[in-house]
Amino acid sequence: MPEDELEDLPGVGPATADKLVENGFESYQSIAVASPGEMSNTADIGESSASDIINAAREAADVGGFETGATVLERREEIGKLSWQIDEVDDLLGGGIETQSITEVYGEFGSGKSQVTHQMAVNVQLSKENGGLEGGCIFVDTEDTFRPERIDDMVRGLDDEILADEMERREIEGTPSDDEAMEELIAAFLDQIHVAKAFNSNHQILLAEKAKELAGEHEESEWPIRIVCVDSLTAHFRAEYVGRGELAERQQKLNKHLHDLMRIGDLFNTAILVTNQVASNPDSYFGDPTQAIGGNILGHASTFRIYLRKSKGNKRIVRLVDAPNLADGEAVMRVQGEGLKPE
Ligand SMILES: Nc1ncnc2c1ncn2[C@@H]1O[C@H](COP(=O)(O)OP(=O)(O)OP(=O)(O)O)[C@@H](O)[C@H]1O
Repeated sequence: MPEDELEDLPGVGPATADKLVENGFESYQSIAVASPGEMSNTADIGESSASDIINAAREAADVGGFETGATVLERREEIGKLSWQIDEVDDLLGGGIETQSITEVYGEFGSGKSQVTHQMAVNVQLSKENGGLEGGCIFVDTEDTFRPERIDDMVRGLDDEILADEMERREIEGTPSDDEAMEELIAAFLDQIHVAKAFNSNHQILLAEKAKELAGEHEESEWPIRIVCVDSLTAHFRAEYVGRGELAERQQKLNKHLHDLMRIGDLFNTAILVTNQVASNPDSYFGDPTQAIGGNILGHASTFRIYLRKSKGNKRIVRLVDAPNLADGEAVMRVQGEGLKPE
């Protein structure tokens, strides 16, 4: 029981241990990386007690230490790249969406952010030879945007060769032109997408913790979780914390949530894909209408930032913004009935 372990920390009795666990501080590691202000606010513990608890956890957990370049390299060698199945976009991203990273897709309404998350829930399942990661998807749906019908469309929209490969891998008898075999294949794809609706921001934070458990349970299975999509990352936070005075609290919660997501990425070699709106009202204090909501914290946490912009008809401009080791640039794709396609 995590509560019992936490009680070994000086100054932590049963009641405090309960408060810590309830608020997501379940291990020495999660406490060690918290700030006193964050812990004090979220777990209702005095700031100086929080500071003592954090220091004790840091000693006990031996975190904040250094690791050798070789260890970092070893972990980085495991990084997988998830193809969009669009060469121009893959080239822009240096191969695709990376595991062990947060990728943020932002843009105005209708720019195709949800379409990207659906497409990746399909693509992640493909074989590595076909640009996938041979894994499943956790989909945290905050705006009721998940549509199994779109998954159906997108599976049908895959190349025939890929469909034939997938049928073979999943031991489905038949060919892509065979209706029954296609139905079976689509059901198999849907089976590897684990969807949960988040009703508010606290629920969303809780679901990220559940996602970690689920990813742990699947780690050694035939279908490990290779992507966690959060669509939308910011909508609930934006709706619930409206005043300027609440901005700091909102950022703190969002920060914790992003840390939880990043942790899943690191622990299970999973890609984290989050969507974010741009401010639609230039008068609002959210500022520049082409800036993503969430401010600096999100800007720093997401290692890849992609700005989606509507162009003519179903054309969309995919812009890479501030990526480490990659040149900023743009690619073009189309959002079609069968999914995301090259221009
Ligand atoms: N079945 C479909 N066939 C063709 N195009 C579709 C289909 N479904 C969605 N689209 C396209 O996707 C667009 C909506 O994209 P999406 O819902 O991903 O936007 P979003 O960026 O998530 O928007 P919001 O911020 O409002 O959630 C539509 O405008 C349409 O162009």
